[in-house]
Amino acid sequence: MAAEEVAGPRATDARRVVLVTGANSGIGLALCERILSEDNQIHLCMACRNMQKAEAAKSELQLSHPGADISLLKIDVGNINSVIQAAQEIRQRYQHVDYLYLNAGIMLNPHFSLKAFLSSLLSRKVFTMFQTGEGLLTQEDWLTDDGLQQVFMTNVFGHFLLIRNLEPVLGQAGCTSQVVWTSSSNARKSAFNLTDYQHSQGQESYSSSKYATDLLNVGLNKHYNSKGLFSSVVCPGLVLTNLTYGIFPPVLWTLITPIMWLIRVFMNSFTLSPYNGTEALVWLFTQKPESLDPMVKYLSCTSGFGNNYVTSCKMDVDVETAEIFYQELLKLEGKMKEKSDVTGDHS
Ligand SMILES: NC(=O)C1=CN([C@@H]2O[C@H](COP(=O)(O)OP(=O)(O)OC[C@H]3O[C@@H](n4cnc5c(N)ncnc54)[C@H](OP(=O)(O)O)[C@@H]3O)[C@@H](O)[C@H]2O)C=CC1
Ligand SMILES: CC(C)CCC[C@@H](C)[C@H]1CC[C@H]2C3=C(CC[C@]12C)[C@@]1(C)CCC(=O)[C@@H](C)[C@@H]1CC3
Repeated sequence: MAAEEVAGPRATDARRVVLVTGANSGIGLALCERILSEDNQIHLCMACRNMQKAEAAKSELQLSHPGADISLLKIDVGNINSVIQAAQEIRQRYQHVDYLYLNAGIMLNPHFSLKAFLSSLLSRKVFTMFQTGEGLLTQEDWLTDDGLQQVFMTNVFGHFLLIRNLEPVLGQAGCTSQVVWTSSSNARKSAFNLTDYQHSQGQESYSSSKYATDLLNVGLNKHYNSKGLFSSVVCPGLVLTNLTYGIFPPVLWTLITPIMWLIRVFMNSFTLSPYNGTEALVWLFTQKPESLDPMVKYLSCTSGFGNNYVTSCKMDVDVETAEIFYQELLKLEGKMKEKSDVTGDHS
């Protein structure tokens, strides 16, 4: 491993540590860029699964922020062993992680329903449809090597395991840590089922995983606030990234961009650029975590004139369901640990 990769703030170092998963592209990369502009004294750790892409992203950031203190970390949040190894590496590198942006996420092979789009267009649901994408998309999903649903593992459980394995460096006495999840307004209660929380049965694994994220946020705050760890969820709005290029090819998005600018006059959720989409994530960086409301989602918004701002909306989650789900995740964690102990898989 390169020397610069192991170098990180030590006990005597006052620099705040900011770790971003999925930092090499889209919203994650724009977030890194904006946080460095906000505070060039931080230590930024870009946690990515592909080190070639990570190196390229780091070089890009160092061009715009010469002298920025950036390190790379290899993590595949879709793989249990990779998460455990990455957490171990983080615990060795840092005494304390101040901000943990859980941003890596996937939507597998989305299918767009033109029929549902046209019928919503002519109904009263049109605003909700543009804001949440409700009813327009179905996706595929498959199993990981660990035998879990890929979307659930990547968007939810891998990050949950990361938090659990980072406990010693998160939220110490007099020194809080903030966890920020990139969730979505596409999170929908009706897509989520406590008895099938991995969403192995349906075709809306993305909606389900983002609803699971919102529930988990509530559970984490309940269990960790007293230890100085605070969790928040954000929706960046509709942003054109590799994720949305899986719905339509880039050329088609480019062709409909003027229409989307027009829609933005009525819909503040069409943030469109990764820079705009990170507004709420960057805003959270400047907030006292104790002042945040665990029951709301913070939304990045862009006006018709292109001005960015942050709003919030109450989430459709209840504390009891959040607690049951939290306990289910703890059980699953125990089960996966037991399995790796039995198979002796400690790689
Ligand atoms: N774009 C949008 O409109 C919206 C996006 N979001 C959320 O924003 C987040 C970022 O997505 P976005 O920037 O749009 O899309 P991108 O595809 O551009 O970014 C996703 C990032 O996550 C990384 N990633 C994916 N799977 C893994 C994995 N198993 N381990 C580690 N990293 C992984 C990707 O790495 P790699 O490059 O190697 O694939 C990439 O860096 C996601 O959580 C998404 O759900 C929420 C609302 C709207
Ligand atoms: C604007 C065009 C004329 C038509 C575009 C129709 C749809 C492809 C989009 C309308 C609302 C969009 C949307 C998303 C994807 C693309 C749409 C369905 C998301 C589901 C993407 C991922 C997210 O996390 C959500 C926040 C988006 C919500 C809106």
